[in-house]
Amino acid sequence: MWSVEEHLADVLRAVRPLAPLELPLLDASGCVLAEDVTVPAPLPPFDNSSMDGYAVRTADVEGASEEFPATLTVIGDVAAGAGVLPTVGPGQAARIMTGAPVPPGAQAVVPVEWTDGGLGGGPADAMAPASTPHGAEVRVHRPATAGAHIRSRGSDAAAGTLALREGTVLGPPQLGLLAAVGRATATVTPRPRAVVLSTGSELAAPGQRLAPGQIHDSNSYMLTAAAQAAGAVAYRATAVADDAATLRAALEDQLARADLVITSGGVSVGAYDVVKEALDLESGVEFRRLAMQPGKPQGFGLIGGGRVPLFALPGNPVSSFVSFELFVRPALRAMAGHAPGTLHRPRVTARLAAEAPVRSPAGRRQFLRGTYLPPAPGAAPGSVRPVGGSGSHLIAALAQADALIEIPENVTEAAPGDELTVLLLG
Ligand SMILES: Nc1nc2c(c(=O)[nH]1)N[C@H]1C(S)=C(S)[C@@H](COP(=O)(O)OP(=O)(O)OC[C@H]3O[C@@H](n4cnc5c(N)ncnc54)[C@H](O)[C@@H]3O)O[C@H]1N2
Ligand code: MOO
Repeated sequence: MWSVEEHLADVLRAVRPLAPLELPLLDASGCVLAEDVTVPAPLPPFDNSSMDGYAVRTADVEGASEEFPATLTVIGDVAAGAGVLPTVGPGQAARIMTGAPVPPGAQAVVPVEWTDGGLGGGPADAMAPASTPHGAEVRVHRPATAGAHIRSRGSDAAAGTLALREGTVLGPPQLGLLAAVGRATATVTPRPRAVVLSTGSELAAPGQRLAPGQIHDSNSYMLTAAAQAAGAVAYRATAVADDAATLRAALEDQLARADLVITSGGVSVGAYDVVKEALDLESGVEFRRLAMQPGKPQGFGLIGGGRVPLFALPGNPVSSFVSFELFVRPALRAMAGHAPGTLHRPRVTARLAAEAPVRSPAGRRQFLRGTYLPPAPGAAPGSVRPVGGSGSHLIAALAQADALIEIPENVTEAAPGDELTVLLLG
């Protein structure tokens, strides 16, 4: 039997990040950047106001107060987007809006609240709309130092500096920055395309009435959603019956759109274990028994001319889900260019919250399903409560769980209060 670590190491040795692709920004959302992006031009590109107010010369407002305001002649408005700017001379001010370029001659901006807004009354609380007739004078109630309320050119990012390093995951702020520096596209490691294919002659599609002996195909939905959640572009193929030729033909078809293939079922030792029958070492797939429960039988290999990674997961729903989490998810993330330290689910230590001891088979690492309760602030560790038993068919309990409780190979019984490692499914 192979250990979980040995199998995972073999999987991660076999997969590679996909070739970089230049994508429109929103298509690159969530992807890993495959280039260093430098700032092409200063950000912001020009000195601009951070307040709605008046662009002034500092000498003109020196010593200004509400009692002894500085009275300035208003020479015009500067709105955001203005290309032609008035020059502010001595004794003059220009109304200026947030984001508007600072006009030549002005050294500071005084917010409208520090003035009478040009209306001749007390302190204004807002700027009069452009359409409102107002006096050609403004009384400024406070002094301003040079540069006050001005966001200078390049103060966010200087031209030539590194905006984003290769390997950065493009979340919303990073996409915002790319757009801000004028990039319409980014070169990223694309999302892997994963094809999910259930096998089993007992399977009926959800929505279909079950004939005797049939069950609904739940794995392909669960695994397709899991692949999507792991960052893949996931396709669910129609389930195939237990017939090796049909499966081989289906795989052949699917390879055209797959960077990775996931099958479920047919990997055990039964007489109709079709995946095992259809794929052999010659096809590139090796079948193994792992020292874990659930998820003991596993197939993995690189198939076809494109050497596409194929995961042949066991058919029991919990087995296929746990196998996905432990092996497929890290592989998908590695193919998407994520760094080695970020491929896995977070692991925490938690105390077992259970009424009775929990048993585990000797020599197999058990992954029980559980619900995790984080510790109170300052306290540690949190606790984890098993949901359902150890049966690999228990999908109803799996649907309650948010964590996998790891019981090591050499532990056959975990007592309430024992500290165990827990994978947070997030
Ligand atoms: N004699 C032995 N029998 C079994 C062994 C063993 O070592 N010796 N291992 C058991 C373990 S552990 C597992 S896990 C399963 C793996 O079996 P397969 O991968 O061959 O899967 P199937 O036989 O096709 O199905 C198993 C189980 O899961 C249900 N299933 C399958 N596909 C789906 C699907 N898409 N959606 C929902 N449920 C599905 C299927 O009906 C079976 O009940 O083998 C054990 N047997
Ligand atoms: O290993 Mo199977 O995956 O226990 O149910």
